[in-house]
Amino acid sequence: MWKVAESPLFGCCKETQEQPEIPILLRSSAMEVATEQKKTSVPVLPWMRNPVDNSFYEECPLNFLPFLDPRLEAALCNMGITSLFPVQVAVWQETIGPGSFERDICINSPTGSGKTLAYALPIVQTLSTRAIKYLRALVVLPTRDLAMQVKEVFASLAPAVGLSVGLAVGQSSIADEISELIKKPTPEAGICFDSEDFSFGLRSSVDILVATPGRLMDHIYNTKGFTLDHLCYLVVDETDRLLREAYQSWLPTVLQLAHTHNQTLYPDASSILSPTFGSLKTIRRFGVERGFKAKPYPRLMKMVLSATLTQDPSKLAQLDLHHPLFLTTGPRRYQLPEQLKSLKVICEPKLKPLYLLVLLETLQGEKCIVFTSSVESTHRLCTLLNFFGDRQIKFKEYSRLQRQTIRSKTLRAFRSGEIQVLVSSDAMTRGMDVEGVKNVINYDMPAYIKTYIHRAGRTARAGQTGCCFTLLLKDEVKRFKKLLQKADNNSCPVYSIPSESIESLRSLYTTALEKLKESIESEKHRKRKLTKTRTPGASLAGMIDEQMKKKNEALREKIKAEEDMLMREMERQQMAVVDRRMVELAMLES
Ligand SMILES: Nc1ncnc2c1ncn2[C@@H]1O[C@H](COP(=O)(O)OP(=O)(O)OP(=O)(O)O)[C@@H](O)[C@H]1O
Repeated sequence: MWKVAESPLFGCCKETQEQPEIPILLRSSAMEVATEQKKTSVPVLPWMRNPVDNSFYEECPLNFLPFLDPRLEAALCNMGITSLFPVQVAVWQETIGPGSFERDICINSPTGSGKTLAYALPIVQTLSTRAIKYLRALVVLPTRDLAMQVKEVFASLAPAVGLSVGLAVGQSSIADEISELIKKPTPEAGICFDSEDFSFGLRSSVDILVATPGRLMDHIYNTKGFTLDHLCYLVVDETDRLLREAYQSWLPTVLQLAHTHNQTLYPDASSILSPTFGSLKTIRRFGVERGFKAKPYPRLMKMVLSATLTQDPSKLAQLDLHHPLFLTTGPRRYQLPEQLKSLKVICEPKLKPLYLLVLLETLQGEKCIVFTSSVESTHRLCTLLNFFGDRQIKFKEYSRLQRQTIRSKTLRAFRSGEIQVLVSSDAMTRGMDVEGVKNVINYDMPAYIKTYIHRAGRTARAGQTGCCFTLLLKDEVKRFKKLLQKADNNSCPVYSIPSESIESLRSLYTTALEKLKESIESEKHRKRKLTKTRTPGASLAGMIDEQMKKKNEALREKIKAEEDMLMREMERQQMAVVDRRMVELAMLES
């Protein structure tokens, strides 16, 4: 049941007490229980000790959701969404509801719980009232496929309220991407353009940008007119993965660029900036945030998310979070989807591929992802499976070894059901959302619980049921049990594979192994030949790379010098204000 309630979790926060009365959607259960349960875990940072538990929220039908723009309600209905999931309601409350985007939000919520819409919907709703088009929201994701998937979610919502969404992932050429992201000025009578300043009049064509860090940095450093000056929202999805890999220091760069240019605060200072990042300068409102003295308001609002959010203070510090609010689901640090069933298959050594094959046949062509421990074993396993002749199940490899175009094609075929089994390495599948994946198979046991969670999370999404099978050798069983206990999962029954089925495949297996050996040999041979013929080209690519690096380095230095200048100017102006006040005070006193 929905009811209007006051959240005890905010009882102690001054700024919330000052909020106007807005209905808060809470489940009728006592919220204190959540806080009590949380005390059993020992989060590292103080703000992680009292999280808001999403599981105390209930799904909310769209027509009960306060302040939802009717145009977005219609767009959601077109997407087949009629109610919001608990994590989405919780985030809505903290952004559009009484929370009013006042705190940065950290979300640790299980795979498939709907985190994408949890941030996409409030951002689109808030930006729907914007008057001028600027790049105001940036969503960063670790892989291209994931970024493309998230862009689709934004693209289903944003046009309904007149917003545009861009993608910067390196899927198309940089020139094509630039023409999508930056609008050139249309010459108007009486307006002269300075031919020296190429960025004059260039404007963002998009309000929201979904990007991977690498391509984002390319645009920051090289694209005229690309600016983060107006950025209001930064989403770091799959945070733990993105923080683990520094990707050319993308995070400090983004934070710095989004913070430094603030025209309204210090209008004169901006005039000293040359148009390195284009001609657009920040126009942010200024005020003093309630309860947080001397903080510009609104600041750059951040949302960070993962199903396995890091608790490492040094990593979280990189995000420079402002008064963060921690949203979790349930009392445990690691949580598997409720409808997920974990099963183990005990295999005889050297016969694992046969166990896999029989298991896949038992699953009768249901959509399935098979995970291996590396890109090489993904390739070998997939090649081997295809040497077992026509088995009526179509397997395809999906790994970083392949070109993006091939990967995207495979993913499309998997989504459409043209292929039933994707053999994949870990790196590629975090966050991937493919409808109808009924099973996940760990061909190689994952080494970490986080890996298990992300792999298993490709099934049992959005409240659906799903199974995660793990193929184990006898000496791995104990280790696996310990691993699952980290997610409080003590129930992982054995799934038996009849030994007759294994025996019936033995002769085919011998032939398939021989073919695999031959195929790997010929691949090695081909690669050696290619390396020889490509050497001149490769060195040319190396030279271009080197030149790009130098160019980026020079630009970075230029930016740094400009920022230093800006800081000095800001300090000078602050001192001037203080001096003026002192004089005024002195005059008053006299
Ligand atoms: N309110 C909703 N009603 C119905 N389906 C929804 C709703 N919200 C999201 N979904 C669907 O749930 C699925 C999972 O959503 P999403 O990909 O956002 O999960 P996630 O929490 O980001 O998972 P992961 O941690 O694996 O990235 C998607 O197919 C999405 O379309």
